[in-house]
Amino acid sequence: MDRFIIRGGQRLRGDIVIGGAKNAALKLLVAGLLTSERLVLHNVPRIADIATMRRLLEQHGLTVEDVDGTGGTLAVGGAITNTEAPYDIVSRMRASILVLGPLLARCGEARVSLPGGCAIGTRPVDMHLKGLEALGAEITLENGYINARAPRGLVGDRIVLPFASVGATENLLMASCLARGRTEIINAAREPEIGDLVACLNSMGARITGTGGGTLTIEGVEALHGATHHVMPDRIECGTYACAAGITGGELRLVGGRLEHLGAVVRTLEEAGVEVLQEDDALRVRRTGALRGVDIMTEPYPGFPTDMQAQFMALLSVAEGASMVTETIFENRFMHVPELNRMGARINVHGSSAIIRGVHALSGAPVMATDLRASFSLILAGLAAHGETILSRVYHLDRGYEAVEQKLARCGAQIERVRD
Ligand SMILES: CC(=O)N[C@H]1[C@@H](OP(=O)(O)OP(=O)(O)OC[C@H]2O[C@@H](n3ccc(=O)[nH]c3=O)[C@H](O)[C@@H]2O)O[C@H](CO)[C@@H](O)[C@@H]1O
Ligand SMILES: C=C(OP(=O)(O)O)C(=O)O
Repeated sequence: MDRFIIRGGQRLRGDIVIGGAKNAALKLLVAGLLTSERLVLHNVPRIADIATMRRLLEQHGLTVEDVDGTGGTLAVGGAITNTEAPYDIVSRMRASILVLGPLLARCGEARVSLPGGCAIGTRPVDMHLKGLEALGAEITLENGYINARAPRGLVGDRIVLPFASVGATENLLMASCLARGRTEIINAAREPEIGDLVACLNSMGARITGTGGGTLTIEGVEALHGATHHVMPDRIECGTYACAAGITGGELRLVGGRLEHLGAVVRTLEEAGVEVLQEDDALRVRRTGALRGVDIMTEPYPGFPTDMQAQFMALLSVAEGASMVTETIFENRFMHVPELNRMGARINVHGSSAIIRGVHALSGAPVMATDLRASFSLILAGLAAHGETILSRVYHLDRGYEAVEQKLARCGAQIERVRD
C-alpha cells in the first residue's frame, strides 16, 4: 500500500492541467454497452476507477482499446457476451451499478451484484430499481445480486424521483434510450456530468431533451450507433486544486477549468478570501488576504457539492473565525475530521453538521485516508502544516485523482510517493 510523505509550508505556484472528469468518464464508458458500434472517448482520466470500469466492461465481453497507448483515448466496442456484473468488481466501485440499465435495455436481462454501502454512507439503490420496474423490468434480489429481466423489452414511462439521485438518473437515462416510446424523468439530477452523458448519448443517436432543467425527456430509439466524445473537465479536481492554492497562500492556473461548472464552489472560495478568475482556457486562483470562516451546506447541483466538502474542511481549519459545514447528501461523510484534528484542527461534529474553529497552524502527523475526497483533504492539510505528514492508504486517492504528486510537485509542493 503506497504512502505519501508531505513536507508542508510551500506556497504553490504554477500551472496544473485539469484532467477529464471521473464522474463523467465512468458513465460514458458504460454507454458503450448501448451500441454494437465503436464509442471513442477522448480526455479519459488515468485513474484506478477507469481501470476497474475497463475490467467490468471487458468481462461483459466488450473490448476497450487504448487507442494511442496513453490511456487518454479509449475506444469501446464489440458484443456483450455476459450480462453478469460480479461482486468482486461492483464492491470495489459503486459506479458499476450503472451497467444494470444498459444491459437490461440491450439484452433484456442483467444480474448485477448489489453494491452495498461504503465509508461515506449506506448508499441504497432503491430508486434505480423502482425506476427500472416502472420501465417494465421484473426485479428480484437474491444472494446479494439484483436479477433483472425485461423479456418483452423496456417501455417508456413517467418516473418521479423522490430525490435527484445522480446514479438513478443516469441508469434510467441510459435504459430509456432504447425503451419503446417516451420516458420522462422528473426531479432528475442536474449535475454537469449528466449533461455530458446526454451530449454523448445524443451524438450516438439518442433523443434526449431537458438537460439541466430537472426533467429529462427521452424518446426511445431502436438502436444507438458509434460516436466520438471528449470527456468534460473534472470540476471536483479543479475545485480541489483551487483549495490547494488557497490553503498554501499561493497562486495556481488551473488549465482547462471551467467557471460555469463551479458556481457554488467559487462563491464559497471568494467568501473565504480566495479569488478565482477565468483567464482564457484556465482559472487563475489566488488568496487575496487572510482566510475567513464560511458556512457551507452540501446540496445537489447547482448547490455546493458534497465531493468538495472534505477539501473545504481542510481549508477552513486554518481560516480566521468559525465555520459550520452541513452535509446533507451522505450520512457519514466526516471521516476526515478525526484525522484533521490529529493535525491540530479544531472541529466538532454534531450529527450532520461540523463546527470548525480556525487555528493559526496545523502540524504534520501520520494520518490515514478513508475515502477519495477525505484523502485529498489530508493532503491539503499536509501542504499547509508545519513538518511532515505521512498519508497512508493512498489507494483511495488513486481511485479518482490522476498524477497527484507530479501535479503538486511541479508547483513547488514537497510530496513524495513511497511504495511499500
Ligand atoms: C460515480 C459518481 O458519479 N459518484 C457521484 C454520485 O454518486 P451517486 O450516484 O451514488 O449519488 P446519488 O446522487 O445517487 O446519491 C445521493 C444520495 O441519495 C441516496 N440514494 C441514491 C440512490 C438511491 O437509489 N437511493 C438513495 O437513497 C444515496 O444513498 C445518497 O445519500 O453523485 C454523488 C452526489 O453528487 C457524488 O458524491 C458522487 O461522487
Ligand atoms: C463519492 C465519490 O465517488 P463514488 O460515487 O465513486 O464513491 C466521489 O467521487 O467523491
